[in-house]
Amino acid sequence: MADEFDVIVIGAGPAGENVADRVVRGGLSAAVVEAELAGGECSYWACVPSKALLRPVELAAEARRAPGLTVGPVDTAAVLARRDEAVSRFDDGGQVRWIEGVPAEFVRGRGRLDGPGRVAVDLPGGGSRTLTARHAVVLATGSRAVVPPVPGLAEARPWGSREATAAKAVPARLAVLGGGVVACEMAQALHGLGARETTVLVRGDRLLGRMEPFASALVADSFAASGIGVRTGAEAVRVERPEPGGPVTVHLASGPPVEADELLVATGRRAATDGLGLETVGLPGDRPVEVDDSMRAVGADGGRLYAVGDVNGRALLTHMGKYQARVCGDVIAARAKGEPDDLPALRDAAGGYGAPQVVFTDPQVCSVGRTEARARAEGFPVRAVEYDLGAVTGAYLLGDGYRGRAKAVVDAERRVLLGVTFAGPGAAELLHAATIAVTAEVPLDRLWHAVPSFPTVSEVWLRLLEAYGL
Ligand SMILES: Cc1cc2nc3c(=O)[nH]c(=O)nc-3n(C[C@H](O)[C@H](O)[C@H](O)COP(=O)(O)OP(=O)(O)OC[C@H]3O[C@@H](n4cnc5c(N)ncnc54)[C@H](O)[C@@H]3O)c2cc1C
Ligand SMILES: NC(=O)c1ccc[n+]([C@@H]2O[C@H](COP(=O)([O-])OP(=O)(O)OC[C@H]3O[C@@H](n4cnc5c(N)ncnc54)[C@H](O)[C@@H]3O)[C@@H](O)[C@H]2O)c1
Repeated sequence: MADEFDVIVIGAGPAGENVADRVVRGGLSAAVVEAELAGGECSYWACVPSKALLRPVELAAEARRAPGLTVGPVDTAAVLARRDEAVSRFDDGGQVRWIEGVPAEFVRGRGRLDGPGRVAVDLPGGGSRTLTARHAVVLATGSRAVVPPVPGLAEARPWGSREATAAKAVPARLAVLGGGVVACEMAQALHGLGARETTVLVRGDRLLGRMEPFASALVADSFAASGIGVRTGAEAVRVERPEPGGPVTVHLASGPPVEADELLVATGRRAATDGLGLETVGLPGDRPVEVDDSMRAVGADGGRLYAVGDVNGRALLTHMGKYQARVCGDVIAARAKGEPDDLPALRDAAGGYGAPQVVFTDPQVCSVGRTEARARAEGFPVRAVEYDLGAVTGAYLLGDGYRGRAKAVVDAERRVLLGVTFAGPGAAELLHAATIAVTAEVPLDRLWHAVPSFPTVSEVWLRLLEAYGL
């Protein structure tokens, strides 16, 4: 088996797979090294299972808002079975075949850098193999959940996102540590699937602290209405679990402790750089791999190291990792062939605008670009307008008591959008129009002529522009 390739990719998550695809399209050969399952975190323990669990819960909430429909309880066993199908029962045969069809060589094993252009792979059955890259090594190793150093927490063996998304049964009493995206999505999914007492422990003063405050408030209202408890300013100081797998108690800096049957820790992620041999190319191993806009690692010996996806810390989102992968694969191919490597498509421009993101709670929270606070902090001449989504006819028709809100953050001098946030049931599909408007910097006076159809929720675009004064 040849051990020399044009490009070696470590990690076969969504980012790594797409790098291999692009470099091969560009005429190069590639090997992809994967320690666990081809498809990565996203396919088995993150995006795919979490959305499979959330969808019936969301749909039931939507159906309950539609007059004339009677909705029974969600069949948890059926939802868990569908989730198992969605993750291919942890069989990555389909993904491996996809990689081999690229065609790229799939190498099962744990890869680590062994100096510039060299990757040592520890093979599953023992032994190792050393691969060499003629043009580039790409790190696409993703991220790992962080467990904060709260006394007793690690010993209590709490759930992380992997255990929550792969749950075989739903705990009756669930405590969730963290108030970010994983905490909100999984609290709502597991509550909707049968956790009768769900408490989210938020260290800060609101859920989804990086989103516009009105979005946090709408999610908090929805949680309250469905019986999910939220405690803000909740700093965990000690965790006790006398019996493995038994009840767990979270003691807080103030207020009564919370007892639950399971504790989910969702307090963020860190780049998966452990044991990756970054020191062999002159880079620190204790932080995300810093890259330039062509995804090339800054300061790596030899200048042939790249990093895409969660491991570079730019945007911990599958679609952004895949975008970076397209940039990276194409730039590597261009450099290998001595072609111009500075064309617009060969740089990450999207990240600079502020990545689009959908939080799949009910209501969904969708944002792109900058929040008002961030735009002001960055010194833009900001004017922001908001509109009640529930007052749009298209939203009203979706069901009784539809609640939502939209906000546009405008650069008042250039009259272009700096950011847009929608919070409302079913708002996810509104986001791409906003992404186009923000990324293309469409002037408001031009947007005025993009007429939304009646009666769709998109009519909120017209209302936002009117609120701005058009
Ligand atoms: C619960 C949850 C839900 C999420 N939902 C969404 C969502 O709805 N939408 C969204 O956009 N994002 C979502 N995310 C984020 C998304 O999962 C990540 O941004 C995405 O998986 C990153 O892709 P990646 O390819 O960089 O890394 P990963 O998907 O983590 O893949 C990295 C791969 O590298 C392998 N690897 C690591 N080290 C080595 C090594 N030394 N040798 C060989 N292989 C190695 C790993 O086994 C893994 O297969 C979610 C995250 C979580 C935790
Ligand atoms: N739908 C989606 O797009 C989606 C879904 C899930 C995850 N993700 C991605 O995965 C990444 C990880 O998600 P996450 O929710 O784990 O991280 P996050 O950064 O979104 O949220 C972490 C939360 O934990 C809190 N926290 C941090 N340290 C703490 C501590 N010691 N004690 C108590 N609370 C603490 C933070 O204040 C924050 O509320 C995110 O960056 C997100 O982009 C995306």
